[in-house]
Order: sequence, then C-alpha cells, then structure tokens
Amino acid sequence: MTQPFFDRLTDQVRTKKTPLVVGLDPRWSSLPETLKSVGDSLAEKAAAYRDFSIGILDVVAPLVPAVKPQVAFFEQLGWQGMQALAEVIDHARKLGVLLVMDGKRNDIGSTAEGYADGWLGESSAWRGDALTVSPYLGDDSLEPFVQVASDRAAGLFVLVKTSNPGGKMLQDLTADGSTIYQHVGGLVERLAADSAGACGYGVTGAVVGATYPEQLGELRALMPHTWFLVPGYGSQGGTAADVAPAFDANGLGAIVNSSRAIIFAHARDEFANLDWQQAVEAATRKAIDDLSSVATIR
Ligand SMILES: O=c1ccn([C@@H]2O[C@H](COP(=O)(O)O)[C@@H](O)[C@H]2O)c(=O)[nH]1
Repeated sequence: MTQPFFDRLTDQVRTKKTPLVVGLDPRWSSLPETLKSVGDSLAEKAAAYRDFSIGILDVVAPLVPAVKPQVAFFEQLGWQGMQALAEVIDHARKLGVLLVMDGKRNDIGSTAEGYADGWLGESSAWRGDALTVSPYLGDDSLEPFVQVASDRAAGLFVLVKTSNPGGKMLQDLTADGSTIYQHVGGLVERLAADSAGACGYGVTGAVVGATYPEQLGELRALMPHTWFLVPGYGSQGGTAADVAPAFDANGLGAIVNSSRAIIFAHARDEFANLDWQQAVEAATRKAIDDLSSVATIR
C-alpha cells in the first residue's frame, strides 16, 4: 500500500535533508545552445524540452525530494509537448523523485473529476504525485480532487497566496472580516485536518509565495496540518530569510521551489566556466546550502 503523499514527501525531505524543489520550466529562448542545434518546429522544440528536462532530472534527482514540472511550457507545444511531458514524468518515476505537477486546474465539480483523473489518476501518462489547483470555484470543485488524491495517495497544493504582485488585487480583499486568502487558507486547513496522516499533514497543501514572508508566517500559524509549496524564491526575489516562516518546528511543512535560477544557471556569470548540467548541479547545491540556514530538518 502506497503511503500518503505528504508522508512520502516528509520521508524524502528528511532523506535529502532539504526542502528545495527544482522547477522544470523549459523556455526555448533560455535553453542551452547545445540543445538548440536542430530546427525550431514544434516537434524539435518538444524533443529539446524533453532532453533538457531529463538532463536536469539526472542531475537533481539524487539531491532534492521533488521536482515541479510547469505544465504550461509543455502545453504550449501541443501534442508533441504533452508527449515530451509524459516521457519526462516516466523518467522522474524511474529515478524515484516525487512529481508536483504545476497545472493550476479546476472547474465545476463534474468537470473537475476529469482534471483529477487526468493529472492524478492511475492510468494517466501525466499522473503526478501531487497537483496544483485553483480554489476559486469553491469547496464543491475541490471535492473530486480530494477524493482522487485520497484514493491514489496523491497530494494537492491549492492556491492560497500567490507570489505575483497582482495576486493581492483579489486575494487581499476583505470579506466577512477576513481576507480572501485567509478564507481560502481556512478551507484548505479544514480539508487537511480531516485527512491528516502519520506525518500530521493532510491531503491538501497550499501554495504560498516567498514574496509575502509576513503572510507565510501568518498562514503557517493558521494552517498547522497544511504543507506549503513556496514559489518565488530565487528569480522572483524571495530569499532564504523570507521563506523561514514557512517551516514547522521540525524544519518540515514546506517545500521551496526554484525554477529559472537553477535550470538556466548556465547563463549566470558565477557558473560561466561550467557546462549546463554542471551549472544546474552547482546552482542546486548552492540553493540547498542557502536554505539549510533557515530549515533545520529533524
Ligand atoms: O504563486 C505562484 C504559483 C506558481 N508559480 C510557479 O512557480 C514557478 C516559479 O518559477 P521561478 O523561475 O523560480 O520564478 C513557475 O513555474 C511559476 O509558474 C509561481 O511562481 N507563483
């Protein structure tokens, strides 16, 4: 019997001794030139995205608990991109690194069932260990995801407080005396508390941006059964000090994503003497070291 996702994540974070997650966000304009030596048809771009992502996986799988493929960049290339994503997922599974699919899906409940099966269902080629979902269609839209995730020992990360500057336009509005992100956080925490496993965390996690450290601390206190996925560290300006409030007393309860700062490290001056995979490894180790100063994992 497979352990619940957040129990597996806890084990992986303890084994790898880091909360760092590497984001797989291939972008044609930033790819190493050696991978772009072919043409730029959709098929050729998809093959380059596959090779790039697999090359990253080979480097980071022994170092980090999970990777976060950004579905948008694969969807952008149509069916060839989705084929490439399936191959990347397959490779990650063989390497034993957990997969957080960043798709930010949702719809009315009956349609949400389709998304849940497509991204978490046993027979899907795009099955992740966890999926990001939007809360803005309400509690009934989350139910199919919770059901499938519970049945499949998968996890969810619901958007609560996103890292982008414009997120506050809606998420910080006040209704019935609380902000929208506090209401969403309360809903996610109730679902997590109802399903908490051996590690103390439930089936629903929350996305909370590193760019809002004050709210990270506030939500950590409000959401003790909810694991956080923290994007915005690195390229968006979030620092190790900013993400420090996301962790619980055991240095657990949060994973911290970094995408561009790691996968395109070959373009950083400090790694200019390295090939692109060596640069990925150096940037990953640097981020692990940086985060170790704020998350003491027990
Ligand atoms: O609030 C959010 C939710 C998701 N993201 C995603 O995370 C990565 C961040 O990439 P970086 O290169 O490390 O900035 C990307 O896939 C976003 O779509 C987010 O940034 N903020």
